[in-house]
Amino acid sequence: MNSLLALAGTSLLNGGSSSVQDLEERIPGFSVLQDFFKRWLRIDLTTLLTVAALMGAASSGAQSLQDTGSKFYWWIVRFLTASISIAGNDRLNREVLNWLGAHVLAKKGTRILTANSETIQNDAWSYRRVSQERNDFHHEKRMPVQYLPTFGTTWFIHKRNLFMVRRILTSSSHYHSSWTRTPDEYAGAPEGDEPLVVMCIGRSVEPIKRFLNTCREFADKQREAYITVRISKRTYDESWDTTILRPLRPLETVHFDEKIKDALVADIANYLDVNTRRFYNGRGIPYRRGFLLYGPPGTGKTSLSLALAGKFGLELYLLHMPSVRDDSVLEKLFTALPPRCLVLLEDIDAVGIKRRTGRRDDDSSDSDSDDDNDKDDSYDDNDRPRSNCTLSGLLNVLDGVASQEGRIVLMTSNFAEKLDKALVRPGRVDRMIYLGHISQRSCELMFLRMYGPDADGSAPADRAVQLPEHELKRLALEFSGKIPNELFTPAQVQGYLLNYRDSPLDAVANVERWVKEEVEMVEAAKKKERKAAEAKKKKRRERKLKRAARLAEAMRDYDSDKELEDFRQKMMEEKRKKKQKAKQEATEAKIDVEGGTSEDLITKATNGETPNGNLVEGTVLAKVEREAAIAVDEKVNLNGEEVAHNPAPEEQVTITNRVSGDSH
Ligand SMILES: Nc1ncnc2c1ncn2[C@@H]1O[C@H](COP(=O)(O)OP(=O)(O)OP(=O)(O)O)[C@@H](O)[C@H]1O
Repeated sequence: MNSLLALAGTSLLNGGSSSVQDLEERIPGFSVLQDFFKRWLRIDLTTLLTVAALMGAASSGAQSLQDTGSKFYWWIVRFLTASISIAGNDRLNREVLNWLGAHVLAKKGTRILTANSETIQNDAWSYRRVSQERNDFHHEKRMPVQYLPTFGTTWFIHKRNLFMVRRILTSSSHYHSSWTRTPDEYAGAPEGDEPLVVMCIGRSVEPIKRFLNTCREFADKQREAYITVRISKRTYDESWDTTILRPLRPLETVHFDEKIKDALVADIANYLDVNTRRFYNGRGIPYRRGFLLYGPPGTGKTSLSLALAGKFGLELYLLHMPSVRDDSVLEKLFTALPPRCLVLLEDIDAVGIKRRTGRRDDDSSDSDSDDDNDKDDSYDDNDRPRSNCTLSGLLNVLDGVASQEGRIVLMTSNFAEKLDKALVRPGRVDRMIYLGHISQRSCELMFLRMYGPDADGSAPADRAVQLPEHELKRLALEFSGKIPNELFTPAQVQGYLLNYRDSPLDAVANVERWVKEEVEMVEAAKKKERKAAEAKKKKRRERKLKRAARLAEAMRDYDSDKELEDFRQKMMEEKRKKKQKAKQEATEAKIDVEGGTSEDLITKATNGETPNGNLVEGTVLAKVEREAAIAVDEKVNLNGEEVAHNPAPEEQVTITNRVSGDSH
C-alpha cells in the first residue's frame, strides 16, 4: 500500500500520465476506477492518493523525528548523568521518598503530591463494630497523613549536586493513563510499588550513593523517634502487610504503680539479655516471655505496650484478637514473626467465646436460649467482643512446637477474670500487671507532664500562661488533691486536662465541677448496668424454669425405669457433647441430693442449689446432671421404687439417691 501511495506521489510530481499506466499495471482496473471517480464524483483518484501519500510521509517523518529527538535526549541524559534505580519493594525506595517528602516537597512548595494514610479494604463490617463506650474523647488512633512525590521527576539540589528522582509508572497505571490521555499524576495515585531512578548530573555514582546514605540516616533517626508498629490489614494474604510509625512514647508518660513499672522493665531487660537466652537454651527451657496487662478500658494497656517497644527498641506486632479471622490466620501471622520482637494481642478475652451460631469453649448458658437472637453476634452477653480463634489455636501459637522463640508477648484484657486458666498459666503468662484507675500521685504527674516543658526542654509556644516550676508543682498538687483517688481512668483525666490544654489555672479551677459531673455520670451508668444485669438474670431464671417444666413434663411420659434411664442417658450424651469444658469441672463436683418434694427439687436445681439449699459449685453439666438426677429420683419416688443411678464413669458425679441414701 505504501509503495502504491509512493507511486501515486511520483505520478503527480511527474505530471501524471506515465504513472497512471504504472498504477494500472499494479492495480488491474485502476483506469476504470479513475474514470468512474472523474465522471461521477469529479475527483482525480491519482491526486487523492498523492495527498494521502504526502500526509503519511509527513506523519512518519514527524514520528521518526520525535524518536530521534527522544533518543538524542536520552543519549545526552545518559552521557551527562549517573543513575541508580531502586526496586519498588525495597525499603530504600520508601526511605528516599520519605526524605523527599520531608526535605524537598515542603521546601519547594510542590503543588502536585500524593497522600498516604492507611490502606482500607471493605471496612463496612468494621464500622458496625462500635467500640466499647468510654469517657475519654481523645482516644485517637488515626494514622497521620504523609505527603510524598507522585509519578514523574522531582528535581532538587543536595550538597551542591543536581539530582532528579523519577517515580516510574507501573504497567497497569501506565496503560490507564495513556488510554485516557490524562497526565500521569492525575491518572491515579502511586500504589507504593513504583520503582525509583535516582539521577545526578555528573559522570560518577558516588554523589548518589552519598545521597542514599543520607536518606538511610534520616530514616534511622526517624525510627529512633518512632516505634515501628506492624499490623495485618489485608484479609486475603495473612501477612504483616502494613507498617505504621508511631511517635515514641516515653515510659514515664504512662502512669501507674512505679514499683510495678520498674519490676516490669527489669524483667524484660533481663529476658532480652544475651546470657538469659543462653541460660534458657542450655536448660531446654523455651525462650519466651508473656505478660498480661489487664484492667478497665482507658487505663494505659496499649500505651504501656508502645512505651515498652520504644524503650527496648523492638518492633511491635499488633493483633486485635476479635479481628483475627481464624486459627489458621493466627498461626500464619505468628509463623511470620521475627525472632526478636514484641507481639501485642489486644482483647485476648475475646478468644474462646462462642458466637451465637455454634458456641464453643466456655459457654455456660443453656443451649435452648431463644432470646437475644437479634443481637450482633460479634459480642457476647456481656458486650465483650468475640473472636473466631479458639483457645486451643491461641495456646498453640503461644507455646506450641511451631511457635517462634525469642519474642515477648503482651496480652491485654478488660476482663481478666474471664480468662481460661490454661491461658494464664506460667510459661504463657509469666507476669500479670493490673492497670487500674488513676491514683492522686499519678494525677499530679500527669498534670506536670501536660503543662511542663516539652520533651526537648523547650516551653510550648502556644501556651497562654508560662508558669514557673514551683507554681506548676503547687497547682499539680492542688489539682490531684481534688480528684478522688482511684476513681477515674487515666484516659478520663487526660481527656479533662486536654480541654484546658493552654490553661493550667482553669484546669484547677474547674476540676471540682468536672469531678461532680463525672461521678454523677458514673453513678447513672452503674445504675443502668445494674438494671440490665437484673433483667438478664430474670430472663435466665425464666428460661431455666421453662426448661425444668419441660423436663418434668417429659418425665410423665415414661412408664418403665428402663425408659427413664434411657432418657436420662440420652440427655446426658447430648449435654456431654456440647459442654466439653463443663464436663471436666463436673468431675470435681460433688452433689448431695437429699430431701424435698419434687417441685422443690426442680426449683432448687434450676437455681443451681442442692436440694438441701446449698449452692453447688460446678457447671452447667453438673446442674443438668443434677436436674436429671432429681427428676429421676422424683420419678422413682412417684413409683415408690428405688432406681440405681449410674453416672458415666468420666463424670464421677457423686449423687446420693434421696430414697436410698446410697452414693454412686
Ligand atoms: N496510665 C496511663 N498513663 C498515662 N496516660 C494514659 C494512661 N492510661 C491511659 N492513658 C491515656 O488514655 C488514652 C487511652 O489509653 P490506652 O489506649 O493505652 O488505654 P487501654 O487501657 O489500652 O484502653 P483499651 O482497653 O480500651 O484498649 C491514651 O491517650 C493514653 O495516653
